[in-house]
Amino acid sequence: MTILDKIMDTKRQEITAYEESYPAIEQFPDKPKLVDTLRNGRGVISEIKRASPSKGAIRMEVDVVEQGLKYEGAGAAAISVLTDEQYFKGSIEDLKKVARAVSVPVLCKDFMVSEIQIERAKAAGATIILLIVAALTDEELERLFRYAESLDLEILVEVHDAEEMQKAVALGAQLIGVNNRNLKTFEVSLERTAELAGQFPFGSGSVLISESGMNDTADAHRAYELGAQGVLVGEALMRSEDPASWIRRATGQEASQ
Ligand SMILES: O=P(O)(O)OC[C@@H](O)[C@@H](O)c1c[nH]c2ccccc12
Repeated sequence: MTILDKIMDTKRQEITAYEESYPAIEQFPDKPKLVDTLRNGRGVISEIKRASPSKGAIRMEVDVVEQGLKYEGAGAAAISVLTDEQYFKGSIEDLKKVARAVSVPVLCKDFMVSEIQIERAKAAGATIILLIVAALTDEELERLFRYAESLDLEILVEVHDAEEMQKAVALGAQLIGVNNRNLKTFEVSLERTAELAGQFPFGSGSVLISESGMNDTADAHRAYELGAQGVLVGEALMRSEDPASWIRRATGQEASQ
């Protein structure tokens, strides 16, 4: 036996011990791609949102697993979980609990500025992350986008105006979300979606999502008519006594009164 053989034998033993002590990467239930779900029809990305800076407390004491299962049972296209602690009173634990319980795509709703957050989202079971164009430099946006792609995550790119829409399209984003809420004034209007749908490359395979300010299912229907294949709904579902019915009425599985 040469010295190299000896060293390699020892190394294999060391590595076996190391592998045993290494924390296992948690396996979560398999989830489809949101872009595929939305290409096949209108969907509701249903959000778990305890509080927000514009509204304060919404439902601080929510049981996130129970809420997530209600969303999934009603046919939600995906579940969005706020993980920002300071302003939205969410947590990565909330996300993990939901990702363990459901088999629909899970969006880590947070303000991403670093690769570490993206890794953390993935390790907690997220299958989608959010990148907000208005919050990032072009270089950061491109870098974080490519990084998330390399981890096989889907990326929802959030835009507020035509220039941001162009950046999202240029990146090759498959999921583009128009936020109807102006982040500076908090003013909400579906007009944002109406305006920016005109800049969206329908037919390219990417899907348009209308985010925020859906007070009732009629707003969701309006967004779909404007060309959105998905709507992202938080507060209305969190305040609803029957969020499952809300989702079914929005997607036409149940008649609206
Ligand atoms: O509660 P609403 O108005 O239905 O909005 C949901 C969602 O669109 C909103 O929470 C949101 C959209 N983009 C964000 C970025 C960060 C935090 C939150 C958001």
